[in-house]
Amino acid sequence: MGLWSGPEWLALNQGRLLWWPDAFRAEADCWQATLAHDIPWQQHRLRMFGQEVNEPRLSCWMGDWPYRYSGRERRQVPWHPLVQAMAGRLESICGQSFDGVLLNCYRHGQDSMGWHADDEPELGPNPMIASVSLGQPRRFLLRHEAGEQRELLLEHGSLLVMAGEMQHHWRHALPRMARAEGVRINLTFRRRNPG
Ligand SMILES: O=C(O)CCC(=O)C(=O)O
Ligand SMILES: [Fe+2]
Repeated sequence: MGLWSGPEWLALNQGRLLWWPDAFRAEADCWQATLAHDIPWQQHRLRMFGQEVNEPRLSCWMGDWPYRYSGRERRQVPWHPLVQAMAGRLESICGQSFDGVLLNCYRHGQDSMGWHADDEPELGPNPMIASVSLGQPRRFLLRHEAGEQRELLLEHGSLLVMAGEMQHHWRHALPRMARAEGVRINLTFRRRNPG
């Protein structure tokens, strides 16, 4: 990476990504410490092969509306002032407001998120999803339905925005990473029924 590491739009086949590795470098330590301490992290259960198992991460849904995914409804917790301020920063970068955020805490390299698209109907046809990463750098994988793959390393203080038709044609995942020892916090900001 050169001296300049500002925001960069990456054109994908049927989607676009805003990739800004340094977006919140200056704030990242403080944000991570505050969120690790203040967020009411919850262990949710997941149905897999007919059995209930713990999700391999902790999470919290925050914002203005209850979120339904994987057949369950999650009641929102009220906005934390820091997360609300982050939403305001993202609005000025992305040109769109956000009214909900899924926070995930990956406690170590064995925590992960499987392949999925953020394609719930409440998010509208072409949702913009703004993802802020704090703490342990982790690999983020993208896979197009025709087989093309991309990989990014989501570092401390980075911003990744998924936009355009991406959620129809691409899936994404955060795989386990054996050598990752630290905690990672990720926030994906969303908006219900964008106009
Ligand atoms: O942890 C990440 O970077 C991905 C999170 C994600 O895909 C989601 O919350 O839908
Ligand atoms: Fe996602």
